[in-house]
Amino acid sequence: MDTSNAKRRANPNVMNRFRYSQEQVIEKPFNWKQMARLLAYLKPYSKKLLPKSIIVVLITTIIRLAIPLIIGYLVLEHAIVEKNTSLLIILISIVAALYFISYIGNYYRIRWTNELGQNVIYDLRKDLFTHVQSLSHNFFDKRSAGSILVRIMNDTNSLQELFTNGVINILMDIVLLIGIIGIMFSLSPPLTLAVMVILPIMFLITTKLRRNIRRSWQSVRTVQAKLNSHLNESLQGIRITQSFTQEQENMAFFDGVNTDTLDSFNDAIKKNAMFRPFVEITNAIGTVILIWFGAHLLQTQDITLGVFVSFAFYLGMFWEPISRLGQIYNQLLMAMASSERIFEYLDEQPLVGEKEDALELSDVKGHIKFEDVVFSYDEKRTALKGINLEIQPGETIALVGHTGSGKTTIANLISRFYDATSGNVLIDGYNIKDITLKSLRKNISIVLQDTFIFSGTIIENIRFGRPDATDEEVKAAATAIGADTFIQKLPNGYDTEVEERGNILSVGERQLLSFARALLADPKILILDEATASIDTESEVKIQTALKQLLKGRTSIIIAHRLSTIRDSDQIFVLDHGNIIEQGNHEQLMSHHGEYYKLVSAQFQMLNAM
Ligand SMILES: Nc1ncnc2c1ncn2[C@@H]1O[C@H](COP(=O)(O)OP(=O)(O)OP(=O)(O)O)[C@@H](O)[C@H]1O
Repeated sequence: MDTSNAKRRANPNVMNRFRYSQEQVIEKPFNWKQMARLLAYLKPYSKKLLPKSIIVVLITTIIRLAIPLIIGYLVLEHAIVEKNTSLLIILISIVAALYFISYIGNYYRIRWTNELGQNVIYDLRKDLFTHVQSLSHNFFDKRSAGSILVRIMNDTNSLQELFTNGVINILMDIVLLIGIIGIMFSLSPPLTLAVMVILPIMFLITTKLRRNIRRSWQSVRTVQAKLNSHLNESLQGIRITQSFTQEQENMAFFDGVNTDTLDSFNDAIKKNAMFRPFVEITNAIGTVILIWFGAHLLQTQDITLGVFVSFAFYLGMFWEPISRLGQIYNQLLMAMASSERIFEYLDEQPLVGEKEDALELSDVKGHIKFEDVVFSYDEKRTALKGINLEIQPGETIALVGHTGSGKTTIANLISRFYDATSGNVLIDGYNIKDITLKSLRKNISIVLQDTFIFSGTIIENIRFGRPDATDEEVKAAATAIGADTFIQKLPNGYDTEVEERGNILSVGERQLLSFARALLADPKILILDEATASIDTESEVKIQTALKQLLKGRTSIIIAHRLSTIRDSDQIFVLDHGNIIEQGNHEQLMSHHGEYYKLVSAQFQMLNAM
């Protein structure tokens, strides 16, 4: 597709719709406290994997340091100059043995350090997911699924390199560097000083170059995160995009971000490519100094040929740790940004907490009471303005009222997805803040309007209500609800795979599944957000029958839209802007000729008009 054309045709008003919050923190200064917290993830491995890796790194590094000395000094100076064949054979055997040990050591170094890195990332990702899962609804209200996903995956991945190679390489490179400088100095201090003249220049230039390279890679990540967010949103909203024929705009935006990704990638590659030749040039300058000054020292007999050869070996090795340490420093700075974002999530406390001495709710009767409950999601608006209501065990109540009047909010507070700003919510006389969240929620089932179907089979989806239920129990629940008939007709019956969201099922079928799920869970309290979608009469009858089965013997709170449900309820609460304005059963409220009467009349008129 031609990008320029796509861009030209795209409507700028629509293009402005695509706004993705800048999630990427570009650069963070080095922070010891944060680093210590990050390194604490190595602790579980401090007894076995970490010391094993360190030992093997030290062994291979020491061998690397020893070989040039043996070759240059002992072989050349002694064995060859003194024509000592047996010493030569011994030295060759030693070098061969050392190379062999080094080869084995390197194999284990790579294996163990990678194992260490992967384990740390596994732990970090697990911690992060477990913690995010424990957070309250308000956390998810403020963030998109895409941005949470990016933190759990991308940010932990960007720490992977640090833990896999970085931490261990720092040790190796420092030992290597100190070793090389120490040996070079002991071999010839003047020659060491001479070749090191270029070190400060190299350091200055590489630092600047590296900073540039780092920034380029960071902008690659930023555009990639934007691309991910857009892709995620596009796929989730594909049906709406197609129905409003917005593919063109979507494509143009995608193309724009895709082009940005390509450009920033090319830019980073270009800068990266400059780095290696630069290191090679400095290396070459060092070698020129070595040859020129070394030859001079050889002539004046200040050094021997053996020293000269060993020196050449060490100089070749010298740039490697320097260049790698710079790279690790970059990794550290990037890790700072990622770990800050990870710790920000880990430090987030669930707004709905549990008391240390919280009670286990057992043998629930299902008595619910709201005492002067006030609640706001944010400072600006109050969703509930002093709600008082009481539901007796086994009663079915309906919450009715215009959209946004606070019906779902009442349901949210019963399950303690949020805590009341003031006032109390009591279950069986206990303030729900004094009960463990697990025992509270185990006794409550929620059937939402928009039923969530997980990817997996039908049977697994129903079993979600009670994971230890047998196949027979699952099927019995589905049969009782009347879902069995349609399930049997599916290609593989109960074992039919449904993809995430259950797109292959109709709205009514999805609802029957969620009823079966709730029936299997067998809660004492049931909260039902009735679907408003118009369902044909036959399905409506099926759902009503299923509903009767589901409500039997439980306290039920129904956010009701269907007249039939409302009429059969023991009590009806009419809400308006966060207040209960009417309360009673159907007959009482109808004779009252108030808001409820108007609502029902309007629904009748609508049904008649259809
Ligand atoms: N997560 C949230 N964050 C901030 N405000 C919210 C949130 N959820 C709901 N609200 C606001 O709280 C008020 C009550 O919403 P609630 O969902 O309880 O209404 P409702 O009666 O269930 O409406 P509907 O029948 O449309 O589902 C509304 O003004 C809504 O905008």
